[in-house]
Formats: sequence, structure tokens, C-alpha cells
Amino acid sequence: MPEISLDKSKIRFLLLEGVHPSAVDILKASGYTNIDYVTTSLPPEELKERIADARFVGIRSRTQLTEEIFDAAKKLCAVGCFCIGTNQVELPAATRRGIPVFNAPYSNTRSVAELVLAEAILLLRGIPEKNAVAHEGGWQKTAAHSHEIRGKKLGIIGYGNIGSQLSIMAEALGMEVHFYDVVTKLSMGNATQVNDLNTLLGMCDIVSLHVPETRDTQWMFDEAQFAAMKDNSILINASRGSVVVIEALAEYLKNGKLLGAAIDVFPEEPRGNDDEFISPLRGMKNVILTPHIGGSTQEAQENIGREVAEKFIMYSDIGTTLSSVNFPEVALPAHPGKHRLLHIHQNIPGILGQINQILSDNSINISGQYLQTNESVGYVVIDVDAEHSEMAMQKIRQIEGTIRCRVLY
Ligand SMILES: NC(=O)C1=CN([C@@H]2O[C@H](COP(=O)(O)OP(=O)(O)OC[C@H]3O[C@@H](n4cnc5c(N)ncnc54)[C@H](O)[C@@H]3O)[C@@H](O)[C@H]2O)C=CC1
Ligand SMILES: O=C(O)C(=O)COP(=O)(O)O
Repeated sequence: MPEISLDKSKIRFLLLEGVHPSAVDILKASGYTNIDYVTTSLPPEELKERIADARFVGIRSRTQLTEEIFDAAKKLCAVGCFCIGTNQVELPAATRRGIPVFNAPYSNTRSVAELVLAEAILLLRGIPEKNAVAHEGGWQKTAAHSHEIRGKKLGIIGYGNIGSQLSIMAEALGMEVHFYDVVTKLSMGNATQVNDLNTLLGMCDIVSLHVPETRDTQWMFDEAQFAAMKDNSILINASRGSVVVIEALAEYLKNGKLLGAAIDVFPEEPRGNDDEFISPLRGMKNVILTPHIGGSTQEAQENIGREVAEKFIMYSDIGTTLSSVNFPEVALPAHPGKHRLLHIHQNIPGILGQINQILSDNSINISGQYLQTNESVGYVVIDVDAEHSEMAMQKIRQIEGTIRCRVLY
């Protein structure tokens, strides 16, 4: 039987990790009321059970969507990452199953940049130590090792949406900004691109990491990079925990090479707020430790909730895949009075021809057609008269290379 448009109230959404309630509000306002809302990530076995009935799953950075989880998610139509990073999703596994993955690429960039800048100021003034001492009844009034941020050199690793926003804000405070990126980037303001990482590390008073998690950035910061940093400099990491070898960082903080650090992301992060946070950095007073909250502001989360929920709705209602990170992008108009066939297939030659041959052989009039492919998947959308949609779907789903089909009406 072809998969056909379901009553919206039967389409199940599994929303994990306490995504902002704005997502729930938007979904409900569009008629999607079957929402399983969970405030934490779930252990794999429980996730497999809960995801089995879900057509849409919403996650943040903690939930790992692996091949095994996708195997258990037989009804899944789309994934929404209510965050920027999509490294927690095995994207090829999603693509192979014809599942588009969406995210919110801009909504929390400002929140991260603000936090980093605040941490840079606090660390250059030794505030974490002074604060800890005062809480214990001590009084550390001294200007020793305290510096203004003005005139200091900031090194940004990864000059993307967050890095470049940080760059502008830092320059507004009088900092001198340099950056390292694998891609040649247009500098914001007076920032300069430095093409050799070690040169940048040796120059800068503060180094801030803003790269995505990839094979190349994994453990990018180890002994050699810390050794190359300027004496008494500061490391800030609000990118991914896998970018920094945390034991090496602990060592260079202990041996006094680094003045301090602010770390928001960790190789191992607790699943939820009730679990213990374990790290070799615990107890170091010159280190600001934050629980992966770089993007966790009301402003960012509310916007993210709305943005990703809208992407779910656009895909569920009309098939639009605009801004998906793994899928051919198609922006579609509404299809009043017509049924819409969605055909997702392996990107092999001849499939569109076969679809059109079938429709022609059966005298089915096409009132609209859209095709987009990427390197592995093709996505064809065809609007037809209502009375033909079921028969057309039964036939086109037999085409070799078909991954999945849906009818929308
Ligand atoms: N702590 C938190 O709560 C948050 C963390 N993030 C993390 O920050 C990362 C960056 O976010 P955006 O700036 O929005 O991403 P983006 O994709 O706009 O920018 C990333 C930049 O890193 C560069 N890059 C990639 N590989 C590199 C390498 N090996 N060496 C140097 N540069 C490299 C890219 O060319 C790009 O310019 C996200 O992927 C996510 O992991 C994002 C939001 C919140
Ligand atoms: O946006 C990102 O990539 C983040 O790291 C934020 O993740 P979170 O939604 O806070 O789990």
C-alpha cells in the first residue's frame, strides 16, 4: 500500500532534549497535535522504542542518530536538529533512507558570540579565581595579571557565522582580530586571515574555536597546538568537545603555559541535568566551565523552536525541503485541488523518464512537476488530479531505485 497523507493529528512528533515550547505551539497551531515531548536525550534502547512510531524527530546536540537508530525508525520522514551542528546525525544513513535533515543555522550565533566575548573579558581580569576566593571569604584586590581586552589579539579558528560575528563584536571593543580558516574568507572589519595555524597560535592572547565537528577538526587541539600558543594566553571552546584533547588542555593549564580557559563543550557530556558532569578540568579556578549553553538563551531557543518546526510543517504539508543539510532542496508552492506525489529515489539516470512514461501510459495529466538531485538522492514532486493519485503512486513506487514515496493532499 502506498503511504498516503495521514490525518495531521495522527502524525507523531518525537521532540527530545527540551526543545523550546515555541516548536510545540507552532506545530499545534498547524494541526499537528500528536507530540511526544521529552526534556532530556534518551538512552539508545529507549530511543529505539520511542522513535519507532515517530514520523518526525526533533533533537538538539546530545542525541546521536546512528544507523541503528534509523533502523528502528521505520516511519521516520524527517529529522530536525533544533541547533546548528548536525554532526550528531549520521547524515549518509538518513539520506540513504530518503530522510531530509533540517537545522537552524543562524538562530543562536549571536548568543555564542556574546558568551565568548564575556568570557574573554572575565578571564583576562582573573574574575573566576577572584569570585571563587570571595565566596570562600577571601579578598583578592590586586591588579596583578589583570588586563583590559582593548588592544589584545583575538585568534578565531573557524570564521563562519559565529566566528565572523564574534570578530565584529570584538573589534567594536578595540580588539585586534586574526583568524584561521580552511576556506579563504572575506574579512569583517579589519580582521586578517592567517593561513598557518601555528603562526596564529603564537600571535594571539585569546584563541576561540568555532569549527564544526568533522574528521579534520576531531582532536585538532592537542599537545602540539597548546605548545604553539603564546605564553599566558587563553583558550575558549564553544564549538564541539571533540575538537580539543581535554587532558592536554588540563596539562597546559596546570603547567602555567595557559592563563585560563572557558570550555562549553566536552568529549563526554551528561545526558540531562540530573547526571554528573565528569571532567579533568573540574576544580580549576582559572577555568570557566559551562554546561553546553553557548546557544541556550531564550531569544535563540524560541527562534530555533519556531524555525525548525516551520521546516517540519513545510515538508509535511507541501514537501518543501529548502535548507535541508543532506537532501535535494526544493521550494514548492501550495497544491490546491491537486494531489501531490513525492518520489524519493537513488540518483541513477532514467528515473524521471520512467515516471513520466508511466503517467503518460495511464493518461494521467501532470499539473506541476519539480525535480532536484544531489550526489546520492533524487527528489521528484508531481501534482496530479486527485482521482489518479493512488494508482499513479502504486505504479511509480515499483520503479527500481525508489527509496520512498508519499502522497500529499
Ligand atoms: N556551544 C554551543 O552551544 C554552540 C556550538 N556551536 C558549534 O559551533 C560550530 C560553528 O558554528 P557556525 O559558525 O555557525 O558554523 P559555520 O559552518 O558557519 O562556520 C564554520 C567555519 O569553520 C571552518 N572550518 C571547517 N573546518 C575547518 C578546519 N579544519 N580548520 C579551520 N576552519 C575550519 C569553515 O570553513 C567555516 O568557515 C557549529 O558547527 C557547532 O558545532 C554552534 C552553536 C551553539
Ligand atoms: O547549535 C549547536 O550546534 C549547539 O551546539 C547547541 O546545542 P544545544 O541545542 O544547546 O544542545
